[in-house]
Amino acid sequence: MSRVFIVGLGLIGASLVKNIKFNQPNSYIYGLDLNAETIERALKYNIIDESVDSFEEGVQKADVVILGTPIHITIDYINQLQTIPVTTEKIVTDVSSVKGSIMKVAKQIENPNIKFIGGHPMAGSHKQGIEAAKSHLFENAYYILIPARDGFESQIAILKELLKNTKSYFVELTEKEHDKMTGIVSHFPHLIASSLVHQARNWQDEYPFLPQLAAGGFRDITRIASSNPDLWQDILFQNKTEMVQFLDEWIEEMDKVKGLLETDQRGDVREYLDRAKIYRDGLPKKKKGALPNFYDIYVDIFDQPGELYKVIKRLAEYELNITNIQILEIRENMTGVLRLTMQTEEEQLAAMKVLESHQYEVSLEE
Ligand SMILES: NC(=O)c1ccc[n+]([C@@H]2O[C@H](COP(=O)([O-])OP(=O)(O)OC[C@H]3O[C@@H](n4cnc5c(N)ncnc54)[C@H](O)[C@@H]3O)[C@@H](O)[C@H]2O)c1
Ligand SMILES: O=C(O)C(=O)C[C@]1(C(=O)O)C=C[C@@H](O)C=C1
Repeated sequence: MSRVFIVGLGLIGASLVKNIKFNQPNSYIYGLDLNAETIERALKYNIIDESVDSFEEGVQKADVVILGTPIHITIDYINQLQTIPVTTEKIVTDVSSVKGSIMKVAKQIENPNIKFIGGHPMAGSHKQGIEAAKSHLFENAYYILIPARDGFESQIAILKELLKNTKSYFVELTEKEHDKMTGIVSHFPHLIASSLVHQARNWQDEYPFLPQLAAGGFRDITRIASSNPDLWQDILFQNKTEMVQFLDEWIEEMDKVKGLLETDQRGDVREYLDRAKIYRDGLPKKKKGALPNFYDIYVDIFDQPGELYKVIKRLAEYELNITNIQILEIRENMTGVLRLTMQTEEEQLAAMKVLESHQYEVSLEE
């Protein structure tokens, strides 16, 4: 039986243990959270089996400890491990978005019974808390692992086995590689998304209609600005050195682009956009959810009562089985996009044909 202790039952911590409990009935989960309501919910929804009263109690009772707390709190807990008498082997892991500061304290752990393996499931959302937790949140995501010392191969294998039903792809990196890469593709974009929102807010006084025009593009690029500010303040400061470097580079690049516009360098601006498009189009496609998204179709729909029903009815008439439906975006009284996931390529193409014959706009790409 795996005895797991989860500290911090928020979006990430609760999603992980939900996955473990759901897929491994043989596991027993102890939980600790600062928020009493969260613990109540975790017990009520069977996400944990038992709550503990202290960090030390949980560490003593479990074989695997998962730290799902905000980064600065996780650092405090790792420091506490130094003073807890641990006499049997414990695998300790975390989920923090920044790894340099975590691994620095983890490497100071002297007790040979504590095998610390830093972890970061590279998936999440702008939501927070146990209510937003999903057991399939990490499906098809990369899950970074960083052992604090050499020689933890067997413990890494145990951890991967425990987490195998997350269906993530495990990859080992150094903390430096991790913080540089996540800095550029996750943390820095967050700063830019927030700055775009501020810019819109600043212009709104002069143009009160502006928010109505903040439609698809603006919403796409700024979704992450709706994330939990406490979490992101923590991330930006934990990865401060990288953020300052990326900001310097970005300001320099924007200055160059500004120069190109001011001096009417149309060809260069076109090339700038072109090179970005080529790189963006070549990025690996995101696969999410319980099924691969290869068999998705995207249908433009109008915001009218019964519209969803009509689409489903058309497909049901041809016995086409939809395995997943998602409304990607809908603006009041306007069109939106529906993502339908079909089980096979034949069904995907057949569904497209059926809906097009009923004058729907359908595409295979978002
Ligand atoms: N949100 C994401 O997209 C995402 C993705 C991957 C990793 N992470 C990492 O996951 C960690 C948690 O983020 P989240 O999004 O789940 O946040 P969250 O706010 O949803 O959850 C944090 C939980 O920790 C609890 N907590 C706070 N202080 C505590 C303490 N002293 N003792 C015990 N519990 C305490 C809170 O009550 C809350 O339930 C962070 O380290 C973050 O970097 C976040
Ligand atoms: O999807 C989102 O909302 C996220 O911000 C998730 C995201 C990311 O940048 O991809 C953010 C931080 C985490 O450390 C890992 C994943």
